[in-house]
Amino acid sequence: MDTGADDIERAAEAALRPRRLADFVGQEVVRDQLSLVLDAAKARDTPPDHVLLSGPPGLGKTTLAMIIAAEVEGALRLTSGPAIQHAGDLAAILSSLQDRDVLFIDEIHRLARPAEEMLYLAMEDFRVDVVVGKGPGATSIPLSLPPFTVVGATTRAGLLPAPLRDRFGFTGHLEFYSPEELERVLHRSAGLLGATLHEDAAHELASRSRGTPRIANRLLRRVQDFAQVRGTGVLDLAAAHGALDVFEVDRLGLDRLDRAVLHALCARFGGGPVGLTTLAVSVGEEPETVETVAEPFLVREGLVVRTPRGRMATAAAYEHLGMERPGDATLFG
Ligand SMILES: Nc1ncnc2c1ncn2[C@@H]1O[C@H](COP(=O)(O)OP(=O)(O)OP(=O)(O)O)[C@@H](O)[C@H]1O
Ligand SMILES: [Mg+2]
Repeated sequence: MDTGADDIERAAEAALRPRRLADFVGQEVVRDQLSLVLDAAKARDTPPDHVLLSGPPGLGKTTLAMIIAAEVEGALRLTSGPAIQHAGDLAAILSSLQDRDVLFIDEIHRLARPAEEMLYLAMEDFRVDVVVGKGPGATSIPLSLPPFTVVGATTRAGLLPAPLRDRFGFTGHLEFYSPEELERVLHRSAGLLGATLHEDAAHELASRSRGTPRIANRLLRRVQDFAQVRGTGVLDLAAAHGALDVFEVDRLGLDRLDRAVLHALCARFGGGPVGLTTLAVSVGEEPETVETVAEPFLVREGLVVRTPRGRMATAAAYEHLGMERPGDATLFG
């Protein structure tokens, strides 16, 4: 579903993206590791090793890929696992790479197997075999590639086959942000939007953003809307509360999907254990969406636990929904 609203959303996101590592808030560990990798490459005057970035949506994978390209002063080439239907598509991209290009492959866990194999040859030996012709007459011409860097992003590092994972010299795991870090993101973004964000409003928004800068920035824009249309124009606590109410963001920052998952788990499946697919179907979503978008934060907040037999709701989940918890028998059954 590609709508105008999506484009507006993307443009708004792009405007708030930090361009340099120094502007990238939080993620101390990954930032430190990455700056070491980049500085070492600079010192050696070689392109940096291939980088894999993993973590839930909206934590800064694409942003970091762009920062890497900016820091190495290479051109950024963007593609994604689903966009590469055939190995030939990847061959075309690879054979057009220039010295020091950064090839960003989003959702790299969704690459087709033949493309995956071609990619790890290219990553290791800087070589690609271009097949010319079809059928028995087809010949494969080895083509050597200039030094380049692959930056892969995935919400599911566990799904990457080991041979591909091993070709990355560095893997950065992005973690959810602390409320303090999100406050910094919010103040920075407000500055870029030319607005002044009150401290208490920033504090409130940070605690309702599910540890995710993308969500923090979205809420900020909704607060700006609210302040403009129904408030005093100032991004104060009243505007923050007003927007949070209108957009149904609850005390923990859970949105509609999070609450639907939690509610189904507690009400329909008696707290579980229930399989991911069953749970996803009951809220009308793809299992991958539930697993990558809603679940990581629910698990981190201690509302849901993953067990070998499926997902289970915790006592905190019932409490959050204001529901009676079923008898202990279901929990230990
Ligand atoms: N560390 C950060 N500091 C400031 N802003 C950030 C940071 N990380 C992310 N953002 C903001 O959050 C938005 C989303 O980040 P980004 O697109 O990089 O997420 P992602 O991890 O690629 O998500 P997805 O998995 O959905 O592709 C960006 O527009 C950026 O403005
Ligand atoms: Mg991204």
